[in-house]
Amino acid sequence: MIRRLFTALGPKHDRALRRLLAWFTVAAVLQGVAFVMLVPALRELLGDRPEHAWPWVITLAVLWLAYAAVSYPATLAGYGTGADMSRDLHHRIGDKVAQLPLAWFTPDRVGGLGRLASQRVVDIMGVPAHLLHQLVDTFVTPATVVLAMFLFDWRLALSMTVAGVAVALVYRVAGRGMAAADQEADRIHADAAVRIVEFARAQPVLRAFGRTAQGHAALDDSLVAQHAAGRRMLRASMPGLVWIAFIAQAAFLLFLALGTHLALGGSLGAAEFIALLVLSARFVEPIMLTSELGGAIRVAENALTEINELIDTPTLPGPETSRRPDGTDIELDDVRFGYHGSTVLDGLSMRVPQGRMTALVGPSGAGKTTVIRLIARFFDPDAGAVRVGGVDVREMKTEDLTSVISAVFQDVYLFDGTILENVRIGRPDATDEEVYAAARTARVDQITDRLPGGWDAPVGEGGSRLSGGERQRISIARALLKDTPIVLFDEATAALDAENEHALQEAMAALARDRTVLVIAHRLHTLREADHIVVLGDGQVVEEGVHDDLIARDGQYARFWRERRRAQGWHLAKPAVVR
Ligand SMILES: Nc1ncnc2c1ncn2[C@@H]1O[C@H](COP(=O)(O)OP(=O)(O)OP(=O)(O)O)[C@@H](O)[C@H]1O
Repeated sequence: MIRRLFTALGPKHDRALRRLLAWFTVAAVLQGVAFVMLVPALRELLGDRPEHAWPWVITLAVLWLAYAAVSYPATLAGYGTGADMSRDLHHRIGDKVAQLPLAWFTPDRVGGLGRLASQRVVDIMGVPAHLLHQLVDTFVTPATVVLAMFLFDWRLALSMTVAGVAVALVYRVAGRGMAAADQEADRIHADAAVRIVEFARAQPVLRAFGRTAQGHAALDDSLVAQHAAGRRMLRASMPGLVWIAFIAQAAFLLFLALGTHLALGGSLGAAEFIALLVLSARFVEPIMLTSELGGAIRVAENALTEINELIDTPTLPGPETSRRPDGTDIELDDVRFGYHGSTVLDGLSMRVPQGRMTALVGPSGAGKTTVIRLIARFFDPDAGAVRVGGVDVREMKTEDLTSVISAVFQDVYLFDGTILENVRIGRPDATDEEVYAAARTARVDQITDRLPGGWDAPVGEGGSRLSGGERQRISIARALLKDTPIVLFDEATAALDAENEHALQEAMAALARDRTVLVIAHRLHTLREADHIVVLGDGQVVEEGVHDDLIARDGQYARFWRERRRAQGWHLAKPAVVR
């Protein structure tokens, strides 16, 4: 356990942990020796000349004082090391999260990450703060007692050694089963936590479909699994706990019987007998604690395993030195890609010319969003290449790629801050004037005019106080502020009110000016404005060209256009009917 802790935390905490271990060992030895001093002290006290006990009593007092003097600063140092480790682990988790490929972030893993950064870090922090001290006490104090016992009575010392070995064996065998059950229970608890959050989030949908009474099958299943795992955990741990307690009590009885036998036989004095009983109690007590300690150790070990797994998760490979793109045109060359083995893009080749607006259209599920994700290198293709300015994105460092690309997605995430702070994320070192200018161009001023608090109005968690169109305008403002030569844009599919529709169009036009833009287009206006249109279907390009040519060809794009027009025409015709 201690070795694994050293490896997991890296060489940085090596010295602090070793120092702690040394302090706790010294304290435990002092404690063990102090207990053993009871033997001569009691022997003298109950002997013919009780005043001869004084030197032993004084030695005992000095040992206890020394124990306190070592133990107190060591305990404080333990807390300090725990706090340092927790800070370090948080940094390491944070750094890793920033490098993980976006494919890693499934809802389950994101749920687990919260627990990892909170509960699991606290579990590990407990190792230097409490566990190490207890662990050393549990093993070193009884070992000192046993060794010292050999000085007084080898028979009792031997019986203690046998009891110690028996407990260690039971602990080892029982521990394996418990560790497996613990890990399974942990996984199931984490799943239940994710399901509960999902259940809370899904309330609007569940209520809309009148499913509140029956609840949510996935949550029910995971709660049943949690209950079953709890029972399995109990079944796996009970025999071990009972055996350890049994052996510890049996050992005490054995010492008592052996001591009585020796005392009655005359080979053990009354004073030694009393002292040895005290020592036996001191020997048994930590053994009883081993079972409790075992649980805490396994929790910490599981926590270490989980954190190590996260830290060892492979990130997308990056080059030692980044190649500089020549220009900003984008090319997908015979790209194959699938999620979990199901093919989405099947040999897709397409170009997004520099300084132009290219619109991507196609049926739902055709892989349009996937194309954008591949260009932004959320994932790497299974085969083929994605190039920006002639350079494979895998040959560019992440920061170099993101410095030339901005992405505006439909599901824009806003941080729980003010509107101004959310726009500033586009370029944190921008001046206030630059932030306001970008925000005004994206017509964010219309939103701030309406909201109490203006620019300092809070957007709520995830941007919950703003509409979808408003959130996307803030995202466009971020992209304008970032001012990259390439913009990837997933246009909102949701029907927008007139104000949002108009403002978004203006914002997009500003963003598209002089930039290389790839837009997943849903609006007729965007399609008309596009310099080039690529139609996706069955994981490949089925048609491409300019709007008029594609309409004249009367293929898939022309059908798509007619359907869109019908849908929007209905929308536009409505006021005319009223009139
Ligand atoms: N993270 C994911 N894990 C598994 N499958 C996914 C994931 N993202 C997308 N898919 C699947 O890949 C296919 C292509 O999805 P994609 O979102 O790229 O399509 P799209 O053309 O953008 O669709 P839409 O217009 O409906 O947004 C779909 O079948 C989708 O279910």
